[in-house]
Amino acid sequence: MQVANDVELKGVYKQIGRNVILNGINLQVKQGELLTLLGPSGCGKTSTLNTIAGFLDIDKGEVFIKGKNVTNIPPYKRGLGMVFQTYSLFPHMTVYENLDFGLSLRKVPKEERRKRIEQALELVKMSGLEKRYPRELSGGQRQRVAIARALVVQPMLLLLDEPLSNLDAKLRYELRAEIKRLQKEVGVTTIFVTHDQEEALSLSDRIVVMNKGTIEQVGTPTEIYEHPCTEFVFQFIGKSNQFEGKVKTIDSRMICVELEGNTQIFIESKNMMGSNRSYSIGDRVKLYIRPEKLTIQEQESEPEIFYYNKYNASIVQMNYLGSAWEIELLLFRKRVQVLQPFVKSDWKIGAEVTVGWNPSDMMIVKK
Ligand SMILES: Nc1ncnc2c1ncn2[C@@H]1O[C@H](COP(=O)(O)OP(=O)(O)OP(=O)(O)O)[C@@H](O)[C@H]1O
Repeated sequence: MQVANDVELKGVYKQIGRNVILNGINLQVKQGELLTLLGPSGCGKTSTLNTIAGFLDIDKGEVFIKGKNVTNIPPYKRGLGMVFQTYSLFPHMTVYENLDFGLSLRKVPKEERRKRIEQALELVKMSGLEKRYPRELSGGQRQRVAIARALVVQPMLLLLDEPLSNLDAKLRYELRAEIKRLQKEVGVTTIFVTHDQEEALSLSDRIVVMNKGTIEQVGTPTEIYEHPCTEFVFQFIGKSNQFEGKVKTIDSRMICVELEGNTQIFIESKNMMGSNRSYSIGDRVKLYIRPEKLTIQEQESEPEIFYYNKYNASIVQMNYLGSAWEIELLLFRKRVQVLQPFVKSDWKIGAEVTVGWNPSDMMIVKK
């Protein structure tokens, strides 16, 4: 069954002065999904959200909400709930009055309003605090109320612009899990802006990675992390080690790349990134691999795990991170990061080890 799109952006273009801030954005948001817009500062996340909300006047393109062209419809007629980074509650109103505001504007009958406010506060675990003023609430509590206020009007879409960025790490983590839970409970199509990759990976049904006013990739968190389409996505979404070399052989399954010093590395051919994917022998390429995809073994000591890529290296640094060890190796005369869940007693700085990885875990892009 095909899921309907709740939002569709077609060829959205916006220029302010000489700065092109949205450069041909095409995007579909499915009914009921939680979609995040992820990317570095200034890439156009907020501008995309504001285009959907109707706060940004676009130069070209169209915006559809629930199949209706809303490009020229003002924000207050688009049926949206919004939560911003800074607490946007009315300071002179109590929690109850903050939630009641939008309902009374919509002329919802009084009894119905009371019921909906109670339900919304229960949903965000704020029951009992109706009479408090925003100044009497913690940052996390204020954002809960802001979310309840956005939801109480039963919006067609919920738009959240970095709602957790002013909170401390622990609170961010807690509220993130709650947003995920309540979004599924309510089922409202949600668009969430963040520049935090971990937040995007843990929250989203799908992630849109943006760069310089364009969309680099749209995919599920695992697609984005495991199969990035471009070098930008690979580097933005996690840690990476990089090597450079020349294509030595190539077939439909495997590419062999030769590094300086005649070292050969194998990469699966399907792991090509970037727009130019026609490779020839002699092409200069960059190779990428994430630290957790590398495995350290002691030299000649334990039963072999079969890897196509297996090399001698030496340990130059060991950092304990609590949940894992970050080990730096000297490999092909470069410092390379490896993330291991444990260390063996004879892994010490200066120790010689073997490091291996699977060709399916390495990505390749043309230089
Ligand atoms: N009113 C404006 N006038 C001029 N330039 C603007 C205006 N609004 C946004 N921009 C520019 O448009 C680009 C995109 O801004 P936008 O706020 O959409 O980015 P963002 O990805 O949300 O960034 P951040 O994570 O820092 O909020 C930036 O280069 C920004 O400087």
